[in-house]
Amino acid sequence: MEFTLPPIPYELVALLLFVLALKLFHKKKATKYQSKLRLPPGPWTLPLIGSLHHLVSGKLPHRALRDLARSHGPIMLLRAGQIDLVIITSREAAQEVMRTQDANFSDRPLLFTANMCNSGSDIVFSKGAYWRQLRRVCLNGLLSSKKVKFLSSIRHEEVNHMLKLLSTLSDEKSPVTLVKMVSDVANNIVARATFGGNCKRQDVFLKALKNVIEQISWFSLSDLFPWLSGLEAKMKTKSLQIYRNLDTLMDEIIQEHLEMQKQLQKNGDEEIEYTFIDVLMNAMGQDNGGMPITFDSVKAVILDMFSGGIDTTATIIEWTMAELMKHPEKMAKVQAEIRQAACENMDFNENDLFKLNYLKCVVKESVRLHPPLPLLLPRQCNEMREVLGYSIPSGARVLINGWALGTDPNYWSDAEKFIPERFEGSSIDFKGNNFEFVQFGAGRRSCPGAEFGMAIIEIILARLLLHFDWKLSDDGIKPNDLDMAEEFAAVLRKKAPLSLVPVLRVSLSNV
Ligand code: HEM
Repeated sequence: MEFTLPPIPYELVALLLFVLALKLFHKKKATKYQSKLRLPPGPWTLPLIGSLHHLVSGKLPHRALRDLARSHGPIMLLRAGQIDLVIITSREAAQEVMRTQDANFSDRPLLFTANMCNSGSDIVFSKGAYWRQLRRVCLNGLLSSKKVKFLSSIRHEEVNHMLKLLSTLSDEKSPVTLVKMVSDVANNIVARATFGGNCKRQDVFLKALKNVIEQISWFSLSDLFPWLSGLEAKMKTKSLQIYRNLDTLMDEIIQEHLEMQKQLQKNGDEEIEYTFIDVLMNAMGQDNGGMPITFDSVKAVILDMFSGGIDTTATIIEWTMAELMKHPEKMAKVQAEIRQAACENMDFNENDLFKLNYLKCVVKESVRLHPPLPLLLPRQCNEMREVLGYSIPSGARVLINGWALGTDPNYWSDAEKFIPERFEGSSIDFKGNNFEFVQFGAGRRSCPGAEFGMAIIEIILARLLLHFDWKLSDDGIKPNDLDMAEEFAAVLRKKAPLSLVPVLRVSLSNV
């Protein structure tokens, strides 16, 4: 049998060779380009999981990351599953990311669960023109200094309510779980600012919200391994249903609120209370070139106010009280200051807070040691950038270890000790101008609720310390042995909730 070769298509071969050469050239260029990049150092990695095994040391994430940074440096690159994770642990690097190159690092990665729940339509996860617009509404209408001041009557009433409850416990010498009690106060303050004083279903809403916070884990495996998202979406249907129930409840509450406001306007009522809902509904439809603010945005922002405002404030109050119980001499000093200020004005209220310089130092010191968000909230690098000589890859997630900065012995003497006096006469505040103290973040993504949160924290602490002395519910524990173990949940909370017995000292006759 004769065997003949088919005719060689020379044009096709030439084309294939050309494509191959082009690919080789590009590969060479890419490796040359990559070798030119100076990526930050980091620990060794394993296939698939990357550096994750370094984080399962039994230490809490902020501590494990601080320890790794001590070996690898203040700008460290980890591979978390399929994701590049850059950890910032020095003042200079934090300043680069949050101030000098803020614009490039101001987006947040849209986490899987947030995406499933509200497609990132809230302030925390949104970006671009839409985020700027939401943030403006929030800063001008919801959390401005004027608004915070305006809400002081709500705080006053809710705090008085708590004090009355405490006085009955004081008579019975019964212990109180502090964090639970102050969470309820903070919840009521945010709920009244949001829905107004007449929401009949406030308690039902708060219960449903608690359920969502307890049942939904905001961190997902799909955040590290995006290819798992299809599977995880199927597994998460139950928790999503819990979220949807809350969402439906919010729909109904908002509709009821709007109808009530309409009725009041129709009746010519002059004392209409304008709430967060009203401010947000007025902003609806605004579109500055991004996504317009919709009814879903309104609901998403309302949830930001609750999730941002409750656990953070309650946990700061609990840690502050725990530190004061552990340091009786500081407790005596701060109570003396508050009682002295109250003597000058027996009807002690928020207008007297400016006199409480030492209390402010106590709160700062407590937040320095126990920031509710020790790794702040994640940011994302939009385009490859150099930070202090290292190349940060585009798309990398960036975590700033605020807790490590706040306890770094290079910046703080006796860094791990509770010494409120260090803030006396110091200009360091919560505004994010000092990069060794960024517990509320810094730059354009910094916390918009800092003033509102501090107003709640300061008045609750001042009144608790003014009217009551406090005893540990377990008589057998010496102050110095108080368990200060942390738990890393939605916030960095105290693992064993602080249980104290209130002893009434200063009359509640004006309450
Ligand atoms: C009082 C204790 C609080 C602490 C320690 C705290 C801390 C933080 C931190 C560290 C961030 C991230 C900042 C960054 O990425 O640079 C943040 C963002 C945020 N906080 Fe707070 N926060 C507190 C209270 C509040 C309150 C009371 C609210 C609202 C009622 C609130 C609402 C928010 C929102 C909406 C964001 C996202 C801002 C954005 O992405 O543009 N926070 N907070």
